[in-house]
Amino acid sequence: MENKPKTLLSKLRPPTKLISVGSSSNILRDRTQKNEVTSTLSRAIPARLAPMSRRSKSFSDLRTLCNKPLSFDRPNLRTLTKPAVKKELPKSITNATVRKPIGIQQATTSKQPIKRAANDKNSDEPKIKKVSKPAPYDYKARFNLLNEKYTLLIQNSKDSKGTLSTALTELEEYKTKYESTNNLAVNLQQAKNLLTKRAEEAENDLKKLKEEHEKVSREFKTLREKYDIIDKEHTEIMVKYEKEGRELKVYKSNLETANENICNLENSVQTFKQDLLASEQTRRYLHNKIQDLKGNIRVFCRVRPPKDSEDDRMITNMTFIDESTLEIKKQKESISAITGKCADLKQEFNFDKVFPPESSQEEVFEDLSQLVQSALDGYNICVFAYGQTGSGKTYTMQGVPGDLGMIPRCVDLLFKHIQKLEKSGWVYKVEASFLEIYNETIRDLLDPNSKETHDIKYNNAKEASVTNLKIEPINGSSDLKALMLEAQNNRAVASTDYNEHSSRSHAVTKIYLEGCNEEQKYIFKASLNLVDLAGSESAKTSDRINETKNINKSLSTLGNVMLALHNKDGHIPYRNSKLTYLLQSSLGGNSKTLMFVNISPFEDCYNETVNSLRFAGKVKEVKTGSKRNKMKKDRDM
Ligand SMILES: Nc1ncnc2c1ncn2[C@@H]1O[C@H](COP(=O)(O)OP(=O)(O)OP(=O)(O)O)[C@@H](O)[C@H]1O
Repeated sequence: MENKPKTLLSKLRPPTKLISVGSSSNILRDRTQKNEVTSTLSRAIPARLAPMSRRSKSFSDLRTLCNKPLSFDRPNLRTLTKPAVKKELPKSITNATVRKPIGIQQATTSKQPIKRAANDKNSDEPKIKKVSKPAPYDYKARFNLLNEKYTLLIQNSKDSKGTLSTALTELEEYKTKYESTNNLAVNLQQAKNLLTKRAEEAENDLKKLKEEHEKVSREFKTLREKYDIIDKEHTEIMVKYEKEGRELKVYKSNLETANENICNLENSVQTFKQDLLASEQTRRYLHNKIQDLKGNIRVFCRVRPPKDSEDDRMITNMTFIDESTLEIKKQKESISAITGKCADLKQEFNFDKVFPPESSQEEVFEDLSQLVQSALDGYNICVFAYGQTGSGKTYTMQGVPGDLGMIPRCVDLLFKHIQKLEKSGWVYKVEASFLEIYNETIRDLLDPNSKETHDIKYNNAKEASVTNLKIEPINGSSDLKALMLEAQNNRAVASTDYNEHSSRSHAVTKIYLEGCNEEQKYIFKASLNLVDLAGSESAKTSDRINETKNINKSLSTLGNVMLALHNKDGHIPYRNSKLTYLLQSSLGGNSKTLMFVNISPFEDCYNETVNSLRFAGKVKEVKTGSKRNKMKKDRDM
């Protein structure tokens, strides 16, 4: 038991140089050291443990603790020798010290603490009773004294042992506390590390969050700016929308009014349409009445002007008495027996119209144009030019570039009328064919090299048709003009005495019309025959006798047909020539015919001119009762 404190103390402190005092020096040294150790421990350990015991266990306190170094101060050995430490010692130890024997105090090398203790009136240590020193010879006294001292020392030793035992117990407790504290410190360190790590992670997270926040803030700022712009635009749009809404209301109101107006107008249009239909029928009726009054076969006489190259030819004396009367004169060679003077041979001819040499194509077409309207009203029309070679037939019918003749003008007017009529519900189908009759043979001018034969046929409806003939659809006047040019180029021509390129065949341009008005339930078919006849000169004036015979045959047949029509004969000799047979439906009752009699102005053509005028005069006398082609529905005619 006595050795144990020594072992513990030796572990706690390094050996120090001790002062030896007589036989009790070891005891004294042990006690001093124990006091010092106890004092140091009582200072050090409670100082560390006390805060822990009373501190809260909150996280912040733990953190604070963790941040303090967790090591015990080793006792400063030098301070152990200082008596001042006594103030902090536990009471038991202090009490033990109070009973120090005077001898021991005197035995220490340092007298100062002893003096101070003795002189310090405030010290808690009990004052040792001062004993008078026995005389050297008084061995008994001295022995008693020593014996007292010894007893005191024994007593002190016992006290010290108890004190030491208590101190050791306390030390063990402190040690246990130290170890638990140390474990706690380790745990706290671990907790600290963990928390530090978490704190770092949290800091990183915070940093990231800050960056994210900044980024989001920037984006938010951008979005905010955009939002402001959009909001502004939205406001503007809303203002505009409201404005447009108000306008829309006005428009709607206007629209309703307009719809009402449209309804009214539609009703009006319907009424107008009916009126138009009625007036159209009236117009048609009146138009055709006028045409009928003018005559279903009309004859226009046209005198061509001499050309510059024909200056040397004598001009026949012609007088245009009025717009329909022509007087032609020729000096008679015979001298009157009575008067002895030359007598003029005068002949007067009356036609529907007479066109002097200076008449333009436009003037000539003016009257013809009314027949185009008749064709669109469902009548068959036949226009042909009759006259000797070089009298101006082709010029009148076809014209020359820049001065269009009757055929192209008819075509232009036809499509002009069609365009107008289409607006009132009419739909027209237009087709065309071009043929020539040369030496009583039909040739297709759109297919001149065809080996097919072309015969004239009539169907039950008495409509003429030519076999193997090309009939081309026409969508506009340009289509028809192009085909007409092609046909003109294919037409047989031969030079004669009278004209460099005299036509020796009858050229027939036929335009087929089919009109349909679904609304009015009308449908009809009509045709427009435009014929440029071959020259009508007599055989004796032509080198091509056979050709002339055939030409004259057909022309004389034409005359005979006209005469038969004029005489209202039971038999009309249509079949005597291809020409009359082909034109049968256009020369008879159900047609309107216009004949141009073209005459040359020259004296040397006088006889042919008179023949032509006589022939035309006969035709003029023919009256036909024309009828419009049958319509599927016809209200007034
Ligand atoms: N009204 C006119 N104005 C000016 N020139 C005309 C007129 N009529 C005819 N001519 C000219 O007279 C000439 C003969 O006319 P055109 O060829 O038309 O006669 P034609 O009767 O058709 O002859 P053919 O029977 O040979 O065909 C042509 O050069 C033509 O240009």
